[in-house]
Amino acid sequence: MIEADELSKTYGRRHAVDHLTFSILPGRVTGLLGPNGAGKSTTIRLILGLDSPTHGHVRIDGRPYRGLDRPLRQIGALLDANAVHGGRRARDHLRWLAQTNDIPRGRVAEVLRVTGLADVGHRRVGGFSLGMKQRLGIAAALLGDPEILIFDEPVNGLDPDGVHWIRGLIRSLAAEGRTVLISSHLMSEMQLAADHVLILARGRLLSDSGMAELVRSGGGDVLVRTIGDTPLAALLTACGATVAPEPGQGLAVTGLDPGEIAAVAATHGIALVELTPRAPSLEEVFRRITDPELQYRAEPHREDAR
Ligand SMILES: Nc1ncnc2c1ncn2[C@@H]1O[C@H](COP(=O)(O)OP(=O)(O)OP(=O)(O)O)[C@@H](O)[C@H]1O
Repeated sequence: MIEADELSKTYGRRHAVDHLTFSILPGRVTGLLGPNGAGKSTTIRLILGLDSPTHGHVRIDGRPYRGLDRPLRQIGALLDANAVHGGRRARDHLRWLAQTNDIPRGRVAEVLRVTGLADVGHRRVGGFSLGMKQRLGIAAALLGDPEILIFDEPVNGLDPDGVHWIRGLIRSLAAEGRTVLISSHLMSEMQLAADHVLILARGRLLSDSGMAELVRSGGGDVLVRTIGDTPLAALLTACGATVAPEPGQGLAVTGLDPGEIAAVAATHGIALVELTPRAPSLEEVFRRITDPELQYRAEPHREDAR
C-alpha cells in the first residue's frame, strides 16, 4: 500500500504538489490522471524518494522509500524507458540490477520471457525500438517480484499487440493482489486499465474515486430510435425527460432509464429500433472536472502580469 498524507512539494513559489492525501490500495489498478503540469511526475518522484517533500509525507507499506531495506523487491517502477545506457546489453543491464539488489540471477531470464524479450536479451539496448525499451523497463520493474508497481505512461511506444499485452499484465498483477499505480495521458487506455482513479490539477487532488463510479457521476443518456415520425419526444418530455434530437430520427434522452422509455413507447404502440444507454467517456468526465482548473491556470499569475 502507498499512503500519502498532506504530501506537498514547492519549487520556489510553485506548488507542484499541494497537500495530497490518498491511499493506493493493493489488488486494484489505480490511475493517476492530470493535465500537463498537474503534478503526476512529482508525485511519483516523491513516492520513489527521488525528491523530498516540502511538507507531509508518503509511505510505502508504512515506511518512506529511503527506509526500505531492498527497494526493488518491494516496489518496482517504470519511469523513463530511455534511461538505460545504449551500449549495455539488455540481459547485462538486468543482471547488474539483480546483483546490486540481492535478487536471484534466475529472475533475469524469467522477466525477459514475461516481457517477450527472451530472444533479444543479448542485444545492445541502443538498437532497441521505444517499444522494446519500454518492455525492458517493465522487465526491470518486475525483477524483484515486488508487491507494488508504478508504471509511468506504460503503453508509450507499444504497438497494438504490445498495448494488449501490457493491459493484460497490469490486470494480472493487480489480480495477484499487488498494488499497481499507472499514469497515462491516454484516457481511453486509462478507462480500460484502471479500477480506481486519482485526478490531479495544479498539484491538487480533485477526485479520488472508483472508475465506474466516476464515469457514472458524469451522467450519460439513452439513445432512442423509432421508425418514422412519432410523438415519442413529446410523450417522454411529459414524463419529465429531457429530449434532444440526434441524427437519423434518434433522440438523446436524459432523466428516464431505458426501461421507463420502453414502457412509455409500448403504452403508445410506438416501435423502438434502438434503445442504447450511453455512458460519458472518461475523457468527458475528466474535462468537466479539470476545465475550471485549466481556465484558472490560463489566466496570467499576478506576478507574471506585472
Ligand atoms: N525540478 C523542478 N523545478 C521547478 N519546477 C518543477 C520541477 N519539477 C516540476 N516542476 C513544476 O511543477 C509542476 C508539476 O510538474 P510535474 O512534472 O509533476 O507535472 P506532470 O503532471 O507530470 O506534467 P506532464 O504531464 O506535463 O508530465 C509544473 O508546474 C512543473 O513546471
